[in-house]
Amino acid sequence: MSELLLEVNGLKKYFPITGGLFGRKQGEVKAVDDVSFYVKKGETLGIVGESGCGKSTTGRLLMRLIEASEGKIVFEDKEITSMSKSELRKTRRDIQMVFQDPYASLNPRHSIEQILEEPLIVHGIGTKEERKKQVREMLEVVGLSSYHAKRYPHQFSGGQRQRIGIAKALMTKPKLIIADEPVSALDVSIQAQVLNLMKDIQKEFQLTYIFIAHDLGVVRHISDRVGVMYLGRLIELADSEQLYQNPSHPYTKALLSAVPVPDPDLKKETILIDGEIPSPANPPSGCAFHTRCSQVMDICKTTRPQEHDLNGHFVACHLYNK
Ligand SMILES: Nc1ncnc2c1ncn2[C@@H]1O[C@H](COP(=O)(O)OP(=O)(O)OP(=O)(O)O)[C@@H](O)[C@H]1O
Repeated sequence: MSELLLEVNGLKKYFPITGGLFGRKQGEVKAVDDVSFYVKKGETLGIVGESGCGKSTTGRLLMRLIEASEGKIVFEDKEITSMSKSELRKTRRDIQMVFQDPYASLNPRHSIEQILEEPLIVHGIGTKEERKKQVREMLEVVGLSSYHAKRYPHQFSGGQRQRIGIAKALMTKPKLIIADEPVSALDVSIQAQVLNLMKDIQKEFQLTYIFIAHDLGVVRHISDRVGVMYLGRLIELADSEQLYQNPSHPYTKALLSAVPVPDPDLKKETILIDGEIPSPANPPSGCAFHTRCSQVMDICKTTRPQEHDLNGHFVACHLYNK
């Protein structure tokens, strides 16, 4: 976990504000303002912050979907910011993005098979036979069976569509995945399933993640280190537990204090979901939401495990009752 995969130095993106009769430039939005950080191979770096603080712009800059105003992005010793288009195309095989709304990357007129095959065609990977085989295998990896291959995006639930979005990102066997709010649009129980899937495939495919989200509980669950953005600046970056337990920046403190904590007078019960009983000896590592038990409570009351394809993970661990 010590080798560097990505280094970002002095990254800036200023968008012009135009207006008036002739659309003249009237000012600029400092969407990303002098941001520097690094990402080590195999780790998950979370990026959090309120809406409009520059998280998504940072993600898009790293992929060079938009051009930086200033700064340097180096991926595996290659400078992305100064690459030619053909070099960039090659590098994009190693860096993929997962979006909040999978529709952003799933063509509604294409079958799942066509959608998953497309990145392989773009990068000239495999014969037709090999590509079809890879598509079927990848559907299994993300917990969908290969008979889904002939169906279309609208025929899937939100959670299934996000699994397809993840499968598409994985097709080229990337090294880095930039996940921009990948679970924000999903129900809490489905969020846990998708997060667990992302954790499982991280080991299997030796992936490095940049995980962008506004939900602090979700980011804590998945990240090794977390960076906090505010008004385009990265104001604090630390190991996940250190940041959550001992934040140093006043803004981070304020952000964390806004996260609801369970009422200490509530009586705690352990609940069993899908065969595993959490205990101090068997801590709830598979539970994405034990930091937000008040929300989990509703799911626990209504979720019957056999109705969900949980792949051996439980979605929640404690039920609180007065
Ligand atoms: N194409 C653009 N033109 C002008 N301003 C933009 C553009 N894209 C983003 N911005 C502005 O840059 C700032 C940062 O936007 P960004 O989408 O990165 O924020 P964010 O933290 O991802 O927010 P959210 O969580 O709501 O997605 C915002 O003020 C936004 O209005």
